[in-house]
Amino acid sequence: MNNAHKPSETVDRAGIASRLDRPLVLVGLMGVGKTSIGRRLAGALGRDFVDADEEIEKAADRSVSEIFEEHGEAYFRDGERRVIARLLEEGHGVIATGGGAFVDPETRALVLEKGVAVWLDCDLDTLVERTSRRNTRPLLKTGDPREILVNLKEQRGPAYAEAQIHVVTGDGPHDAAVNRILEELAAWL
Ligand SMILES: Nc1ncnc2c1ncn2[C@@H]1O[C@H](COP(=O)(O)OP(=O)(O)O)[C@@H](O)[C@H]1O
Ligand SMILES: O=C(O)C1=C[C@@H](OP(=O)(O)O)[C@@H](O)[C@H](O)C1
Ligand SMILES: [Mg+2]
Repeated sequence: MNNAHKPSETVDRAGIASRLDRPLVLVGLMGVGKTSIGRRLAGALGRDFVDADEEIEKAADRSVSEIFEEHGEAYFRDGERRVIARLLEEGHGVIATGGGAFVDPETRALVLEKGVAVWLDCDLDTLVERTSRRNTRPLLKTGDPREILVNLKEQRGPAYAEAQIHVVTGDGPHDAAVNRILEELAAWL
């Protein structure tokens, strides 16, 4: 039997959770899995999970796409900065950010001060495939999604590289990504 993707027995999850005194904040490009992996990572650590985009949508009573359409990106980033500041204060276990949040210098500084930033990274083909499944990302509607993702990867790379932890997740199942993050965290703590 292939055990490669079973939850890792070698990582002491309770030990990691007890040593973590700040929220884990997932950053990285659209489609890398911040939202879906973040939820599972929180479960693995027995902590709560919150998604910044969902919180922005609740606060604005509008979808991310509607906010971009009605007010533009700069307005969205202002709201995103405020929401992430609040989430960091509330002290959640795992916070998934939207892909552009950590590129904003103020948001990045706050996250680095009050949380532990985890940069999730994977190959471009995987990002293109995953983001093509749902039409909810306004930045990918303005042209060829692959080209846009190539450019964003290049532009945002230096900001993401400031994260305390870097995890390359690959295109395997979610559990494999959670295990990789837990291993990197255990090494970092
Ligand atoms: N191994 C995996 N890691 C991350 N996402 C995956 C994986 N396999 C499938 N997906 C899917 O890819 C899509 C994009 O993931 P999502 O969590 O929304 O990314 P992000 O929040 O970083 O934009 C989701 O539908 C998710 O379920
Ligand atoms: O990369 C970006 O600038 C964005 C990423 C999206 O979140 P995900 O990374 O969760 O898709 C969402 O915040 C918005 O569409 C803008
Ligand atoms: Mg997301």
